[in-house]
Amino acid sequence: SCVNLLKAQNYRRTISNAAFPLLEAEGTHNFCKLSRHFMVFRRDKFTTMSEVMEDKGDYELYSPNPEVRGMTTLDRAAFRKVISVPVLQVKKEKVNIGMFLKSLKHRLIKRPGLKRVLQDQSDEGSILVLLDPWQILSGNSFDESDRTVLKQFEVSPHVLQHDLELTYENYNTEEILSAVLPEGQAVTTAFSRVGHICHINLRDHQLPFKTLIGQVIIDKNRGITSVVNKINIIDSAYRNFQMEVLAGENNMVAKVKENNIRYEFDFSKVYWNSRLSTEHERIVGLLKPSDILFDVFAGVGPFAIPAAKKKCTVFANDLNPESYKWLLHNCKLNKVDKKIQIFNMDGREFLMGTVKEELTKHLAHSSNEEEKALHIVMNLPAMAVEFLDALKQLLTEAPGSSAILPTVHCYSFSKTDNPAADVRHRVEAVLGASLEGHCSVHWVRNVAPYKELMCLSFQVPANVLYRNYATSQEHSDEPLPKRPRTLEEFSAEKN
Ligand SMILES: C[S@@+](CC[C@H](N)C(=O)[O-])C[C@H]1O[C@@H](n2cnc3c(N)ncnc32)[C@H](O)[C@@H]1O
Repeated sequence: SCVNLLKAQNYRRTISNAAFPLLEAEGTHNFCKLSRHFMVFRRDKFTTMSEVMEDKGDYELYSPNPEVRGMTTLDRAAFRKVISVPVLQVKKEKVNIGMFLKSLKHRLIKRPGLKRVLQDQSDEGSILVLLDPWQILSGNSFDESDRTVLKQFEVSPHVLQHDLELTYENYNTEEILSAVLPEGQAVTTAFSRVGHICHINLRDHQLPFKTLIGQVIIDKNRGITSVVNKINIIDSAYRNFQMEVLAGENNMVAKVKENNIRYEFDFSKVYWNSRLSTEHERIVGLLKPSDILFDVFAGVGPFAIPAAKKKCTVFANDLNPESYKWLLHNCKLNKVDKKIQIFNMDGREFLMGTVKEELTKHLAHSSNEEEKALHIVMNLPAMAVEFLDALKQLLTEAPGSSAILPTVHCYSFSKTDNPAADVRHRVEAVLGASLEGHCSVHWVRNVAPYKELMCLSFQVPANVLYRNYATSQEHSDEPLPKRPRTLEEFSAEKN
């Protein structure tokens, strides 16, 4: 976005906050075209970027005191500062203040935690309406429609100046941190929230300020009572982070709601990613009540529990004993413990044990009365593809006449220019079969520069899943079982 572009170019400190909504509104394309002759609407006129940059006093209007730079222990009182702001004097008795503020709201001061109306100390019968100093310099700053409003409410357009005390409460996180951290360096990294926990990835230059950063985030974000820094990228087998509590409580048991389902878990010991909620919803949306779901890398249950809520039969597995513990907890929490069987084993063992048994049961004896689709979800993107060989020749008994072969949803990262083709080719290489025309690839999200998370969905080909499938079809004296139906055929028949 434009804002990131500006940050990257270190312009962040030299342009006013008022400029940012405008930048965002322009869009990247226009911004690139305009960047050299960039115009900012500020203080009742359009100015060029270079003018903004020269006018130091102006952009510092809302900057905290320079003395806070380098502070490592948060001293909230050091942010007190008095600035001069434009005000209108309004007679209390004559004017419906609520209506007046509503009509002039785009001209009013905008600061976190700041009242827009103050008692006029020099006149008991009046109040002062605080105006936006970026827009209003004098009475001449009002445009036609403002003047109509002022006239309608019989308020004089005469603009007075008022000394206003700004405190720590009136700055946002970014303003505080850019005032405190070394000049010209990145201020914050994006932070994610899991229940009451905020987790961030601090860079080296931010580490001396880590406690302060944590405290500011807690102060400025209602509901966050703990801030943790990830100290490694996810590289543990269980995909959880190592983390250090920077500020707030040590309690890492998070309570979250995703797609209307409650989950509780120890965030320091299991995997959870709030950015996957749409993907969880997408997969569960593919299931019909009475379908069977095998969740090979289930975590604390974000596929398994909503699927069980949808009345699917679910077999969910995770190798991490902590995930297993919280999965069980969440099944009870959401009252689906009767619909889910949970396992704590390696994914391969799960595929070759429980999944094999259940597939044998459902595929060999399936009849038209019990048309259940079988889905296998494998969300362990760094490694799931390598587990697929467990499906090769997994079954021996030929499929029943109306059997629908299972559909696998296998997640994988890709760092190539063509992630969809890359993932498909890698899966085909492991299966030793082409999936051309029998699979779909879904782009889930970008996880890092040039690293995409993809989901390949495919129906396991019969000659992959069954031992001697082709041979048994050729040499059997028995009448040939019908070719197992594809999911598309199955859905078409049902409709
Ligand atoms: C990326 S997480 C996905 C969790 C959950 N399905 C979700 O969407 O949030 C992968 C999960 O696989 C588990 N895991 C890692 N290696 C495993 C293995 N060999 N067998 C089974 N589970 C494994 C981890 O503990 C983790 O919970």
